Amino acid sequence: MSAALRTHTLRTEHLSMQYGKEVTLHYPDLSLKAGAALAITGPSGTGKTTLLHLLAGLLRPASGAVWSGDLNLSVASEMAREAFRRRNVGYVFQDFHLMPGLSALENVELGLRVAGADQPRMRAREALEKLDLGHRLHNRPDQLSTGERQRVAVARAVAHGPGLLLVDEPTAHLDRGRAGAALDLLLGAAAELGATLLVVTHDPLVADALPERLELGRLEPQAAASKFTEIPVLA
Ligand SMILES: Nc1ncnc2c1ncn2[C@@H]1O[C@H](COP(=O)(O)OP(=O)(O)OP(=O)(O)O)[C@@H](O)[C@H]1O
Repeated sequence: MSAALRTHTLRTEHLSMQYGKEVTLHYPDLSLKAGAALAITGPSGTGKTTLLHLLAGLLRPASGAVWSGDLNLSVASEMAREAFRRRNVGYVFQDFHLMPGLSALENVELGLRVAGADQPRMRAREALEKLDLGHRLHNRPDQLSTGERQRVAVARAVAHGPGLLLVDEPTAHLDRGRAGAALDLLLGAAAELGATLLVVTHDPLVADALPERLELGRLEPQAAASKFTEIPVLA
């Protein structure tokens, strides 16, 4: 892993998002050091998924800034934001977003190609084998169980060695046994990469297992802007 990724930090300042005229979301300021692990909780509609999208550079905020190291994603060019996402972000979507016509191996390989990684096929195989999917490499998503699909999505998110791992509702589709396994998988992957991990969750099992928590609520803009959350590096 490069030094740049190990020193990856993420900060937000006065961040807000607007959807049309009706929805305005204000976020408390965040400061996350490399290796921090944060659960994002709160009632439905408070903007948890939107926050992940803002931090990934998938959305531009209505106001405020998202800093990744020295890069201000809020004002960076589309090209710079895309390069940032490809190299530095691993994103596990709630419904996985796997390509239905591709095998598990091809899904992970595609992610690596997009990230510009060397030897994408070999690395995809290694990532899947590490997650005990060596026997399912050539199966398509519709031939896999929910837990297996999730492991493919995690393999795709971590295979290129991102410094920032963003995960949306990792246990939403899983029974308790599988939920525990999914959680261990994410914590293990983040620790191995030294990545900053942010997990949106309604699940107390997940929220309680992460060292830090950001609870989003319907904060007034002033109150939101004045809250500052300093997240320490994990020991
Ligand atoms: N593309 C969009 N267009 C318009 N409104 C949107 C869009 N995406 C999200 N919203 C609105 O923004 C608010 C926050 O949505 P978001 O999905 O971020 O919340 P959430 O906390 O993740 O919700 P949940 O827990 O139900 O997944 C909601 O009121 C939602 O309806």
